[in-house]
Amino acid sequence: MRLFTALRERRPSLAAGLLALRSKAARGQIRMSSSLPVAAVCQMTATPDKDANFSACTRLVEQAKEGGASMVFLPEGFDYIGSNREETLVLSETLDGDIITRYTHLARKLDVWLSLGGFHERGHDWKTDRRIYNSHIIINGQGEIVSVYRKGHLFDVELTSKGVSLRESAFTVPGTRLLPPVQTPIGKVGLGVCYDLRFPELSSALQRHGAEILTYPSAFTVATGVAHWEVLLRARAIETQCFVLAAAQVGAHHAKRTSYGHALAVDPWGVVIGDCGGSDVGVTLIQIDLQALQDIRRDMPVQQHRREKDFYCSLD
Ligand SMILES: O=C(O)CNC(=O)[C@H](CS)NC(=O)CCC(=O)C(=O)O
Repeated sequence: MRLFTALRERRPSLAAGLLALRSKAARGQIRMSSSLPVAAVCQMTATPDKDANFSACTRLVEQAKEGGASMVFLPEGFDYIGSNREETLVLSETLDGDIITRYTHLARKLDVWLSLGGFHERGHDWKTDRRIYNSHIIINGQGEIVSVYRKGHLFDVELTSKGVSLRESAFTVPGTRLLPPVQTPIGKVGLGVCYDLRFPELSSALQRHGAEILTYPSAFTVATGVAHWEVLLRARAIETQCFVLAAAQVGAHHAKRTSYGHALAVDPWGVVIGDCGGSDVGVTLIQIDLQALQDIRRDMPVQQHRREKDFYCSLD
């Protein structure tokens, strides 16, 4: 397991905080603020083994907490990645099942907030339709579930020439609504999941409703990740002037599926301030500077320049 130490400074107030560097900061070699909240963006390789996945995630969360994180982000499929449709359905649970209960205890024990992206949640009509939701759950430091967003855009994609063929709608039902951003110790967090990243209408709506941090827990394919991942995340950050945090799956889950990795943190100027790389399990720790976000929004007020009502619709 690695603690990634990407520290890129656009300016001191936006410095990505890395715990390994705290001693250097203490010696005055780097400027770091001790008052800014720390977020941890994780990268893992889930398999169909739920117990093994929970152990791996527990280690990441513990490591993040030791590093000072007040909120930890786990990727889509943190519970498991099934090797076929049937296995994916059989392994699914409800929100009050064993897996989420274990995470509520972990959050309470460590007094840390959790973003659990891409939980395979048995739907309301499971008994009749055997379908699940792809749910992004926020748990607070007391171990309470405070929000459950259900992925709105399903990944039904056939890129035969690139070896990508996934039909999420074969086992998943889409969510029906966006949720208001959640006030957390690191700021107001807007919820998406993976493929939702490709739809700027979603990020724009969350921003308009107060989001300061956008989150896209993901399990991107290698082919689409190489081509699109970083560009999309940075674009969403620049357009909305939000931090964008994207925990990710990396490596081989089973014989037929591999994920791109590069769990990323982007600041509201579009600078990558944390990157877990393309091969290892680990966590990147970053500081969330909301004053810097406010400064960017004040100096370049793009949201006030939007012409939702009179311009974009003028072609309709
Ligand atoms: O299947 C599971 O168990 C968990 N769900 C996923 O991994 C989902 C649906 S198949 N993956 C994506 O959305 C990839 C998107 C992507 O790669 C892109 O937008 O390019």
